[in-house]
Amino acid sequence: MAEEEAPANQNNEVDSRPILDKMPPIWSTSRQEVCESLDWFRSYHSGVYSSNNIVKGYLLGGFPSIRDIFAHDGRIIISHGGGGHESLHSKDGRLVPQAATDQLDKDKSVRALLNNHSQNRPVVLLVDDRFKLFPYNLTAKGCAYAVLGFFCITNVWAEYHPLPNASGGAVRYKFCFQWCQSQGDPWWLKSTTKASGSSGETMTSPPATVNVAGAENSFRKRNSGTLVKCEQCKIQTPQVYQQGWMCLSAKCEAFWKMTDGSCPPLQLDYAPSFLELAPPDGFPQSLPPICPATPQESGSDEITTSFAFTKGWHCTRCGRLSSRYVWAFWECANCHVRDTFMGKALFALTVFLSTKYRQQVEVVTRKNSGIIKSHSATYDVQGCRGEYVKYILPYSRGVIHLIRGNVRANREADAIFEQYQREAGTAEKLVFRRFPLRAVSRGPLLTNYFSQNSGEPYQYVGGTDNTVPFSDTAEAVNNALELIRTRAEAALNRRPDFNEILSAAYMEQQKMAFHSDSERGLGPVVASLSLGSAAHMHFRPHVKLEEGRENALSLVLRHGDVVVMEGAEVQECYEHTVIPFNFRIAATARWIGGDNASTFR
Ligand SMILES: O=C(O)CCC(=O)C(=O)O
Repeated sequence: MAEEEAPANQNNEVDSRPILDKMPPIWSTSRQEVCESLDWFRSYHSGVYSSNNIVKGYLLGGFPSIRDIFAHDGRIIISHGGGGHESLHSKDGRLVPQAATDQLDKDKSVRALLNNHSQNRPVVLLVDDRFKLFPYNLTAKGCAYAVLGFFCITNVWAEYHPLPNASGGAVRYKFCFQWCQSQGDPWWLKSTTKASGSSGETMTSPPATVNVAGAENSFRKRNSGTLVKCEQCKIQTPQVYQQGWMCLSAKCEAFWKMTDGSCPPLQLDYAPSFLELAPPDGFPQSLPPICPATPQESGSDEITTSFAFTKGWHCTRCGRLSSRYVWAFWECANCHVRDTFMGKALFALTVFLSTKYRQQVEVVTRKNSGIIKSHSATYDVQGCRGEYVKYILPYSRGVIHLIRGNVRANREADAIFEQYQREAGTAEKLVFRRFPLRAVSRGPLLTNYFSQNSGEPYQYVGGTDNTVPFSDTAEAVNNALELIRTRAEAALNRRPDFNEILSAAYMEQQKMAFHSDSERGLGPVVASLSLGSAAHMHFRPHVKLEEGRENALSLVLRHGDVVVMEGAEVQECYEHTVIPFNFRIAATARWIGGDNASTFR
């Protein structure tokens, strides 16, 4: 089955399958590595990844459903997928169980799979280490996911599956995938040395969508076995099972009934003629590349912070897919081969002009949020005047100060932005990396952005692994800290104490998700400097307040702005997220005391 409904294997069963004698040509240890590196599969939750109504990738995981098979050494794989499974859904921050429902031919994944079938478009199949039908133990090789290769869907049909839901069962679509032989033999077969992969040629592109109104007629493909016309609906469907023919058209009254009107037995065997391999001439003879191209190959204007540069890469030496987890280069997380591509430092003005921030509403407070905006006031730092505004939170929960930069006051910010880029590029003192944010069931999940911490360890991102003492801190970071102190002092009328500063770097489309700075021992003032592209910063009430999950306050942070969150309750009562419009660097300073404070600064 497609991975979506895979129950976690929590019984730590011993995997007695044989161990592969070589690494898969494309593999990874986490879903994030797959989704960030492989254009054919970018879905974190569903087992079916489609784009423009065409399935690109299909992930086989967990325990097979009844009658799912891996036949002809995996040249034929029958699987059911496409949603409608019993699952847990997130609603208002809570997980709510949802019962299994019928799959319909208009459901997003089923419709896209039907489209691939009718257009004969190849799908990349992947397996995870829990997929019981794959004959090898992937875990022993350190693989959680492996790419099998290109397959075409040679048959699609609907069945009725008994399920423990209110109606006792549900309609499920089955898909018969056949290996595209133009790739050579499957890589997991011991007798061959040929790797699965691309022919390097580009496939001529059929139209992206077709009318799937006639999806019920999807049985007309090759390898249909014996076709039988239903007396009731007049639709021809193949005899899939040896025990006899039954109508496989889900909308027919005779659906899933044998010709004598009885229900088929639970135990069914595939008819041998149905499982015969379809002749190779019916398959695409040239296939598109399966391995991701590096951004260098796709050309560049030296802007190395664009979305293409956030992608992971495929190590041609060991086959591992790795997320881009270091700012300054790509590195294979397995064999540590590196690929470096230096870009040029961007000027703050260039980044600023490349974003459409002017069209954004500057600040929005939700009507019933209880937040009061004070009149703006001016600050004066070393002869440079700027403006600041206070947002006073209800029930004395604290104050959010927005200290605006401006062209004159920003000279230092401009220089710090360029200095950050230079120092991050050399990766000597300033090594921006993406750190595991929290443990998830399928390998580590790295933060969406790059960071380095200085001073006290910051447990939320990387702890001591991500922390350098102030004595080793890059110039850009020291200068950012000084600028934050000076601006915050101007707005607060006192000089705040900071012993920790987290520098975060965002490439295009990267962001920091909703969180609160709930570090143990956190001091009451958290202040951050924005550099480069503008960003949205949204605040929403914490789920425990039961004030709804809508944003209470939305700010547009621009280059040179400093935001100060003042008061411990700001973090207890609100979560915040930062969504940059493009390449941006931020430095956030805090005081971390109590148990978390260490002696090194
Ligand atoms: O301004 C930023 O980019 C994010 C700051 C932030 O939310 C944090 O470091 O916790």
